[in-house]
Amino acid sequence: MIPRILRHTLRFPGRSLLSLVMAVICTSLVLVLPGITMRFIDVIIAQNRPDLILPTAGIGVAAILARQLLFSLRTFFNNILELKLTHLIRLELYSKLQRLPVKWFDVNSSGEIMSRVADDVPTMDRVIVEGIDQAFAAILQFLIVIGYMVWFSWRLTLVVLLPLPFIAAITWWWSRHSEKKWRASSEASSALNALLHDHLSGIRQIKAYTVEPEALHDFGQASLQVGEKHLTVMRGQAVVWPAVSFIAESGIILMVAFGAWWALHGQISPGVVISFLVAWGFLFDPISRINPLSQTFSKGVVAAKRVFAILDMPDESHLTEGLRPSTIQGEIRFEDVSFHYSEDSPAVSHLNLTARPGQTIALVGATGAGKSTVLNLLTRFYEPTSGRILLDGVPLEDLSKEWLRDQMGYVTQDNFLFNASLRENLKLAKSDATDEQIWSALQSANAADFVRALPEGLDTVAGERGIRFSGGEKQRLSIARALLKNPPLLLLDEATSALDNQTERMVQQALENLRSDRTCFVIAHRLSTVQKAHLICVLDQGKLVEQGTHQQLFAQGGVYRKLSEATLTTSTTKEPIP
Ligand SMILES: Nc1ncnc2c1ncn2[C@@H]1O[C@H](COP(=O)(O)OP(=O)(O)OP(=O)(O)O)[C@@H](O)[C@H]1O
Repeated sequence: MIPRILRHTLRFPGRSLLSLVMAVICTSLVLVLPGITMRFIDVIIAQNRPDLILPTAGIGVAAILARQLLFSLRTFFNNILELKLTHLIRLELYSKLQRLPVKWFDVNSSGEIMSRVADDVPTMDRVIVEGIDQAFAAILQFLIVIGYMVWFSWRLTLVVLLPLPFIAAITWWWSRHSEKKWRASSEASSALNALLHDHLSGIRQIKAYTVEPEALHDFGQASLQVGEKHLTVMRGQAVVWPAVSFIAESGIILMVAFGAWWALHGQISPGVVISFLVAWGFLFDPISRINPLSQTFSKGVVAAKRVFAILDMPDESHLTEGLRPSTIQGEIRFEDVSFHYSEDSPAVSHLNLTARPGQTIALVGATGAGKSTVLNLLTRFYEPTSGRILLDGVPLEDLSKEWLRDQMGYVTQDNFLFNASLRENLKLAKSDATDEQIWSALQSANAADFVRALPEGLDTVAGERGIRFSGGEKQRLSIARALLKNPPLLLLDEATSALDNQTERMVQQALENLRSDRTCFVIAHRLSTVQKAHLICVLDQGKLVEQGTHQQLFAQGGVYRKLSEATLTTSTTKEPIP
């Protein structure tokens, strides 16, 4: 995993190399301090050379200054490298999310995905920056100092290195052991994010059902879980790192004891012992960094696995590749189409139906009958389990999904608006639309009057999920958006919410404007829509049980008649059933 993370640095070879070179120079300068200490003791003091004090001290100060200046530059460059990498990987991840099939989002919560994009990417990138800046520098510093020590006394170096195998064994064991704990901690954080996202989206439901105490309790439990999982890691750290420091620091006593013994016997100079004491700090400085570095690496590996798990997902198939016919008539045929969301009973079963160009097909049926699923199959958000759907005689699977969706206007039941201005929301359908075209679409959707009355007009921000607008207003804005796109195929999920008579009439008029001259599939809840449809398809548990015109089906006295008497008559239009 670490090599895969580090490979990302190859995207910025110049910057990564610069970072590496600065780390090498900066690290090499650590030898100046033990070097001049030895010179002070063995040359200046031992040979009584006061003339050398000033130049030696000057060299020392200059080297320390250069090291700190380089360190500051390194920090600056590394932060830029980290920002660039985080930005690039976030973009990749976001672009991947756009290419994943809708069914992937059925099983992955928004809060969890948000935590991967917002938290896991920077956590993973810390491995890259700290990997170069600190881990590499630490290894280099360790080797340079060991080289220096061996040069002056290999025997004393062996004594210094005595605690190392123990430290390496403990560190290796802990880094393996802690990965599982970090993963559990990260998953608990994601679960907390997912819950928070869910609660914020449903804040009105929480207030309406006065379940604030229960929601707070659930949130508290999730938050406790985060704390507990984090604590299991911290508990381990609290034992492991003091143990490592104890072993490492005991080494100093050992080194000074052996150094003093050999100096007394004239085998090494006192300057060498003192210089080893100074160098020891630089040798064990990398070891003291093992703790934060191993935390960064363990967390980074866990985060990287979660990020790569998304990046490695296969793209939605046929998104861009496939046929892109230049003209479209609008005939849609379902040939023995079945679809299962899971192993359970099919959501759509052996559906056969034909919509001729320009026809309006009304889908009616009890809740859960499979109406939205039919639209989801048309948009290819899901693929039929068996059978096929044809557009102008061409199977949908031969067409590019991007092209197909471009031919469609989809007015969903929730009439989703983004938290952006009305102009931006409408321009989703046609990015180059002029204000004149936008107003004309609003006019046809019977939305122009209320938008004109807003103090900020088209610049009014819709609020999260379009909260700033009423159900009827959002519906008309969604219709205006579809009108602006002017697509040859229209999928319309009529909202069931009861609108007042006047709004209902306005929405109906807008819908009629939208439906004219294009093939249209409507999930119909209004009597007026059903009556004007060319064909009504009645679905029951995924099966097409009746089809015909309103008069035919009503006269038949079957499921449709029962349904229309039970549901469609409750429409606020109060139209009589013939
Ligand atoms: N994403 C999904 N994952 C699993 N099952 C689903 C999913 N969406 C719908 N279903 C199931 O498929 C069946 C048909 O659902 P569908 O949404 O098509 O019904 P519908 O007729 O549009 O209902 P409604 O009028 O209530 O919107 C239902 O049993 C539903 O629970």
